[in-house]
Amino acid sequence: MKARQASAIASVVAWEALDSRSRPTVACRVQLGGGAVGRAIVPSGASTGAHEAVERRDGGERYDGWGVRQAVAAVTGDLGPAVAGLDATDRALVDARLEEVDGTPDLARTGANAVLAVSLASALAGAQALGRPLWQVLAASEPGGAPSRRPLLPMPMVNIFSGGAHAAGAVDIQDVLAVPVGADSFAHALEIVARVRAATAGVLQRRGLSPALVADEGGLSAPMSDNEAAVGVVCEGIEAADLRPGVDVAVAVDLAASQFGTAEGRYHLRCENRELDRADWLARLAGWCERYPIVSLEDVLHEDDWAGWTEATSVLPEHCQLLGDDLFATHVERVQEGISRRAANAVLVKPNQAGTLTRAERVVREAQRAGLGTVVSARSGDTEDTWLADLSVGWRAGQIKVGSTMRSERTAKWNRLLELEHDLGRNASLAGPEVFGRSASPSGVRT
Ligand SMILES: C=C(OP(=O)(O)O)C(=O)O
Ligand SMILES: [Mg+2]
Repeated sequence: MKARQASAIASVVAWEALDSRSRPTVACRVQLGGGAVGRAIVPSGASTGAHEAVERRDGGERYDGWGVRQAVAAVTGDLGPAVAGLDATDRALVDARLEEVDGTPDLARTGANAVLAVSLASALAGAQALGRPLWQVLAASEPGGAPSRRPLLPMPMVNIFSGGAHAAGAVDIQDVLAVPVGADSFAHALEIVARVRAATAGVLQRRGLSPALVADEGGLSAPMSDNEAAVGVVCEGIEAADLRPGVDVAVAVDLAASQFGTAEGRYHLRCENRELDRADWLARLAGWCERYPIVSLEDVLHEDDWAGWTEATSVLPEHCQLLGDDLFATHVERVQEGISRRAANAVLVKPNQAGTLTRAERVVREAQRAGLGTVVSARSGDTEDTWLADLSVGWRAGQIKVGSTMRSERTAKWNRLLELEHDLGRNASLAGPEVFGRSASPSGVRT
């Protein structure tokens, strides 16, 4: 009885904070009867999928925080009082109550940003009450009682060059990322990508493309008239850093194709002044997979082109992970639909697309049960919070995508993973290239 009181939610407070684009977002602090405290600040995307839970915001255009103020008021007036007295160590209970109070499937009434703030802050407070880090609490509830398994540190995907909604449309595709598949530790993985970043900046400079433009997630950027050139420049950067493409470092690309494509299969490439149909677009991506050491392609097609995604999964090479972000929107029913249609073979997991930790965890479990890869991801407007790193380890996601190694809201997560690697020592291992699923060895590899 005493323990229950110690972990009961005693107070919930919320306020407006800034995200990394200096736009307002929701911050929340939950305090428990025994004094434990959890605090979370919610991130926000720019290339937002149509099927995400609905955040209450100003559409990204205004900075005055009006919409966020309403989300904050929803925490203070509705959600906080509703969870008061609940046991914060029971995540499912707290999250079910939050969903019930909101009352809409996409959390539009109170706002998914309001709901997630309370969900996360409660979970963090609950973990503190148990005297354990969040990752350990999450791992302990893995199905099959897996906590005796060695913790798995995720393979990072790190933004090197950006375009699309993250970089004022410098190219149409959104992000080209380095994946340090040859790393033997998490620290080594970050060292490798930091070298690639520096060398790629040098490549751009030598081409007279001084990378003055820094993208939302800290990637390099420069206007180009050819999308493939963005992939090529990162691969040159890998070689210029004296690393072996495909052996030390592979490449991932987030096409974010909903931003320039249609559900009917037309892809308008603004920087090339060209429009391709779906077949030509997929043929082009297949060519990239032959020429470059690509291990993962994200959002290759429009989010509502299910038939196209099934086709893409059969025509793009076996060794390449096909990752759904806007396609799945961290929604369990969309993941189930993808599984039944054989559309994509990996799921990007963004907690704010789901709205509660429990919903996001359900997506991870569903994907893992079906043998799909899972990539835990930050948003382009993120915060200094580090809970995402704990989610990646606690859920054994195997992969994480946080942005670059160059901005503090990003390094906060990398540094948390370095801390976990330090603390866990030999008890943890780094996920290897097998996390990309179908076959670990890409084409375009120089050994
Ligand atoms: C992180 C991403 O961007 P955003 O947060 O802008 O959706 C992404 O598309 O994977
Ligand atoms: Mg994406």
